[in-house]
Amino acid sequence: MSGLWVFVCGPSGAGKDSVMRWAAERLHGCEEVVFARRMITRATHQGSDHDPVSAEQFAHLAVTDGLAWQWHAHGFGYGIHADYAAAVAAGRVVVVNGSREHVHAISVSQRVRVVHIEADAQHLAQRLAQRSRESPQEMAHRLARNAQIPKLHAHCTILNQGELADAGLQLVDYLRAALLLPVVSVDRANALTL
Ligand SMILES: Nc1ncnc2c1ncn2[C@@H]1O[C@H](COP(=O)(O)OP(=O)(O)O)[C@@H](O)[C@H]1O
Ligand SMILES: O=P(O)(O)OC[C@H]1O[C@H](OP(=O)(O)OP(=O)(O)O)[C@H](O)[C@@H]1O
Repeated sequence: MSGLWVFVCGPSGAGKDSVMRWAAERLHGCEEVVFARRMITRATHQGSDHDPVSAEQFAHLAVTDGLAWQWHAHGFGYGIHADYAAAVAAGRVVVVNGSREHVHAISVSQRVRVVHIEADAQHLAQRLAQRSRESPQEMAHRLARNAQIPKLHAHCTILNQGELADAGLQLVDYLRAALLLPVVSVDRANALTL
């Protein structure tokens, strides 16, 4: 069986990190599903569990085939270590907190799936304020970015406006289905033709 990349995308504050964390806890011990850590050229903050790297380290990784995926957003570089590509080649499902812009730019293949986490504008604004990770200007920039990004064609769309467990369980169900049927699982309302 060939593995899959699953990019979990959506606007800032939709709950990508939270839903992924919930799913990772529920799938603890399931070796076929791997939740990728991100390398980001920014310092660590409460509420964002990533590996901080300098711009020089990021550039070095990029030119030495050290990154399976990379993109830039919000003034930072984001990278997924090349080791995860070996996990996909070995048949695992590797889940990435991804970028809508990056997913638009890559060629979505049989090995790539897109999960869209959504919430309405009011929830997004409330959650960014409650998270207190960004300055008011950075929050405004993140909210404004949503209007500039074309509609995302996703294999699975999860509305995260109720209990976190409801959204988390939908991601777990999707990942379990992806493990069994890697080529199916296309949501009807937002189907992507492969
Ligand atoms: N279903 C939910 N109910 C209540 N709060 C939530 C829910 N999902 C996420 N949050 C909160 O919203 C904020 C943003 O979530 P986060 O996972 O950081 O979003 P993203 O990674 O998409 O930017 C966090 O403070 C998180 O605790
Ligand atoms: O192209 P976009 O879909 O807008 O995504 C841009 C970046 O923002 C998110 O990261 P980050 O953790 O910095 O932000 P977030 O938690 O506020 O979404 C996401 O994981 C991407 O890396």
